[in-house]
Amino acid sequence: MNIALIAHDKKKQDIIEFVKRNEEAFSKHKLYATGTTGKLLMEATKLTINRKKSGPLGGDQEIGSMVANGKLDLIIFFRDPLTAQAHEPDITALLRLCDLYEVPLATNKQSAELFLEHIKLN
Ligand SMILES: O=C(CO)COP(=O)(O)O
Repeated sequence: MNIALIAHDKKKQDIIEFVKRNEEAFSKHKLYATGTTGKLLMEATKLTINRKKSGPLGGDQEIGSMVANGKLDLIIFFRDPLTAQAHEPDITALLRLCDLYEVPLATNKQSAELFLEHIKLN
């Protein structure tokens, strides 16, 4: 599967912990990420991740373009619901495209855990 990993700043530690704990499962898939998330994940694991631009600099839009072109099967996006983001319109656009193209989108840890259990079984 082609999987995108994204996390807002206050959720970065959560996604690092989540991906490290499931590193073996993730290693079987092609991974993409927004810039800073991808950098931190590659530093924390042995995974190879195709990094896009940082979210505020257009990374969410790049991921959205992949969704629109049928290039992603799953997105794990640990959002921070308590902090306003300068690039909120880009984030909203990405979520909209996931709904439009019916790409599975986990926006919190528990949803991501469920998705991952499914992936491990397949
Ligand atoms: O802002 C983001 C998602 O909206 C994430 O971007 P970074 O991974 O570059 O921090």
